[in-house]
Amino acid sequence: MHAPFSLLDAENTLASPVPLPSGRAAQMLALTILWHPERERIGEQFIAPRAPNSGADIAVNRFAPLFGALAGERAPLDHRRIARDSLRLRRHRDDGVSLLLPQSRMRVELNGAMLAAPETRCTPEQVDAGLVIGLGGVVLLCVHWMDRLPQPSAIASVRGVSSAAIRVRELIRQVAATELPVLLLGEAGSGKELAAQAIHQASARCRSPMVAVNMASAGESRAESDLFGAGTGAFAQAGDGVVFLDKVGFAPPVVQAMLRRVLQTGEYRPSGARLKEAARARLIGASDHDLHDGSFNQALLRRLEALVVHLPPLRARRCDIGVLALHCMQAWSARTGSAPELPVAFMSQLCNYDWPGNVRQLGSVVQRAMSAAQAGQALDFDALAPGAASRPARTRPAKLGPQAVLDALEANGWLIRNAALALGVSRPTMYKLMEAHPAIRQVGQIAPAEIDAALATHGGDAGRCAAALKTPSEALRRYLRARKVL
Ligand SMILES: Nc1ncnc2c1ncn2[C@@H]1O[C@H](COP(=O)(O)OP(=O)(O)OP(=O)(O)O)[C@@H](O)[C@H]1O
Repeated sequence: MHAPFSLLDAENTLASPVPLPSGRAAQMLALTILWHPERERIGEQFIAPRAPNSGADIAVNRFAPLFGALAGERAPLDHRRIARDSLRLRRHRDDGVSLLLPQSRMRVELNGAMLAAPETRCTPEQVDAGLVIGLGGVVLLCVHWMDRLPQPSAIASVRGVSSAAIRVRELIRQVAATELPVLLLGEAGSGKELAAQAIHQASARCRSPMVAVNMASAGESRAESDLFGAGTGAFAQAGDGVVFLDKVGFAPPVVQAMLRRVLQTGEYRPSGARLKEAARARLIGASDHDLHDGSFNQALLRRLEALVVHLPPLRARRCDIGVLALHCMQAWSARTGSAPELPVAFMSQLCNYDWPGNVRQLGSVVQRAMSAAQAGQALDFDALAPGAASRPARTRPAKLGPQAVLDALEANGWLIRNAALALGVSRPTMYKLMEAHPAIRQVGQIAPAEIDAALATHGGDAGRCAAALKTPSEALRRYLRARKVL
C-alpha cells in the first residue's frame, strides 16, 4: 500500500467533499467583471493589494479601478452609464465589506436588489459567497476573495478566473506528471470528467485513449464486462491510456474487489480468459459523494485516493459564472451561426443563482436562453431553469431549523441530493446540517442488529428502513448490498 502522495497545495486535495476555507485575513479582495457590453472584458479583474487594515476604500467609477486579464492591457469600466463619482467598497477589520453609494443617481444593485441606503454592510459570510453588484444597468461585477494571483496555464479547457479554478488547473498539471491513481470529488456537473480529460491530455499517456465507464448505469455482470471484457473492455481498449471510472461509488462490490486487485497487482484476468494480462492503463475515479461511509471498499479507496482533486461547486466560485456563461454562449453561436443578445437583467439572475447542477446546468440554461432569445421570446429565468422558482436564490443555512431538515429528508425518501435541492442548499451544506442534527445518524453509527430488526419490520424495504432508522437511504442501500442483504 502506498502512502497518500503529497501535493504542494493541500486545500483541494481532500478526501472530503467539503473544501477547507483558508483564513480570510490572508485573502485579497477582488472585483471580477461578470458581464459587460464588450464581451471580451468578461472575466477581467481588479485585485486589491493584501492590506486589510490600510483603510483605503476601493473606488469604483467610470475611470477606476483598472481591470485586466492575465496578458492584456488594463482599462477602466469606461461606459457612459457608469457614474463618474464612485461606489466605494470598504473592507472592515472583521472582513465584512461595506458598499457606500455614489452621490449620482446611478442604479446600484446588490445580489439582484436595488440599493437605496447610503451604506450597506455585508457580513464576511456574504463576501465569502461572492457579492454580485450591478452598475447602471449595464455592468455586473463580483466582489470576492482571491488567495493567489492569476497565472498562465496550459490547462485551457478548464475555464474560470477564481482562486479555486486556478488551484484546480495547477493540481491537474501536478497530477498529470505522476502515474498514481486519482480520485476526483465534486458535485454533479462540477467538471470531474472534464478534469479527467485534462489530466489525460496533459500526461505522457495522451497518445493512448481515455475510456470512460459509468459505474452507476451498469449491473454487476455488465460492469465486469465493460471493464474487463476480452478485447472490448475498458482496460483492453485503453491500453497505455486511462480508464475513467465515473460514479465509482456505485460500482458493485464484486467489481470494487476486482479493481482493488488490479491496483494491488497491476494485472487483471479478461472475462472468460485463463491467463492474466497486465493492466497498463492509469485509473482515474470520480464520485459526487463521500466514499468514507464504510459501504465502499475501503482498501480500494485507500489506493484510489493516492491523489485527490476536489472540484468546488459553482456557487462557491460565483466569479466564474460570467466566463463560463460566455463560453456556453460562444459554443451555441458557433453551432447555430447566430448570436442573440441576453439582457443584463437575465444575466444578473444567472449570477445570483446557486446552481445545484453546477456548470452543466448553467450550460443548459444558457443554451435554452439563447434559443428563446433567437426566437424573439421573453426570457423567464424560472421557466428556463426548472426548479429555480421554488428555490430561493441564496439560502441561509442558519435559518434552516432541525425540523425543516428532517421534513425535507422524509419528503424526499431520505435521498440527500433531493432533500438538498428541496431546501435550496448545496450537498456539503446538507451534510453539515445532517451531522449537526441530533436525530439523524450515519449508517456506520447504527448497530447491525438494529438494522436487521428494522429490515424485518419493514419486509426488507430499504427505503422504509432508512426512514425508520433516520439515515440516508443511498448509504443504507450500499451497506446492505455490501452485506449481500439486497
Ligand atoms: N471549468 C469548466 N470550464 C468549462 N466547462 C466546464 C467546466 N466545468 C464543467 N464544464 C462543463 O460542464 C459540463 C459538465 O461537466 P462534467 O461532465 O465534467 O461534470 P461531472 O462532474 O463529471 O458531472 P457528473 O458527476 O454528473 O458526471 C460539461 O459540458 C463540461 O465541459
